Amino acid sequence: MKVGIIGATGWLGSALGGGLLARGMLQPRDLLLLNRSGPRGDYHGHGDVTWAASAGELVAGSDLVVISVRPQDWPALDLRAPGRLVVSFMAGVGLARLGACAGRIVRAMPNAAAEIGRSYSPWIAGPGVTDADRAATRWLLSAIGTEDELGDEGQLDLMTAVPGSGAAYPALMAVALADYLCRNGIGEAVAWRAAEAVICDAPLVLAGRIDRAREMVDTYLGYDGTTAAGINAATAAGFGPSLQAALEAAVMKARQMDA
Ligand SMILES: NC(=O)C1=CN([C@@H]2O[C@H](COP(=O)(O)OP(=O)(O)OC[C@H]3O[C@@H](n4cnc5c(N)ncnc54)[C@H](O)[C@@H]3O)[C@@H](O)[C@H]2O)C=CC1
Ligand SMILES: O=C(O)[C@@H]1CCC=N1
Repeated sequence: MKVGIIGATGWLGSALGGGLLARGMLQPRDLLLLNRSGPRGDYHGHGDVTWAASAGELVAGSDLVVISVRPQDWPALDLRAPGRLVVSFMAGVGLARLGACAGRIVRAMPNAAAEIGRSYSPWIAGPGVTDADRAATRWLLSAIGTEDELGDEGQLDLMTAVPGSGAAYPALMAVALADYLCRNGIGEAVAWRAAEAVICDAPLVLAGRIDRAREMVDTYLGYDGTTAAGINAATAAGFGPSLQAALEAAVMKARQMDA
């Protein structure tokens, strides 16, 4: 299998290329790369990857083409990939528009944790995608984490808003937590350490059992203590609905981008 990545030195493209190489899933020479800034002597510790000079050259040498450019860069790419499996990471560029490249299209929605091999990447197959293509998609996405095939494209917009947002909402929460501590006299370094404890470390107790999150909230409420006071205040202030409004805005944006 020869894999071509367009946008190979961007956030997700680089994570995918790095994951494929680090896991030994591809020989470096079977990885074709295209970016805007040109070939690099070192790509994730390898000098013998193949740099394409154009999208046409990349497609010609690839069995599977990954599109990892920003949605606004898609029209200018003017990709033609007849007969190829094309896996797009782009948010808000639907199967109908992607069909212009004449490939067999899969849309996948990874997230920022791809760079540590922990993305959850739901995906949707377009018309003409074969069982072998589905297996190739699962194989590809295993380089950056886990995946699930979805039933229809509308579900991918929902996933763009939720797992696609990656670390965004936890980062927003970390900023709020650290700001609160700093405003109340805690030094910045300690404030960030405290925020990290809440955002990065404590949630690990839910790893592998996230479906018990509601039970976890109820456990805290059961103490009727400090955290229960906080949860109740957050609920009264619209914590859940404000997060859901954020998700709704992201879904609407994905739909508008594709209109
Ligand atoms: N970063 C994220 O957390 C997520 C990103 N996505 C999607 O993945 C795609 C890539 O996102 P990022 O990696 O974050 O963006 P990025 O901006 O880090 O990388 C995109 C790369 O594509 C390159 N590029 C643009 N036009 C090109 C062209 N014609 N030929 C070759 N290279 C070209 C850019 O120079 C850049 O290095 C986007 O479409 C985004 O919607 C999806 C889910 C999560
Ligand atoms: O914010 C964005 O547009 C990209 C796509 C999904 C997550 N990040």
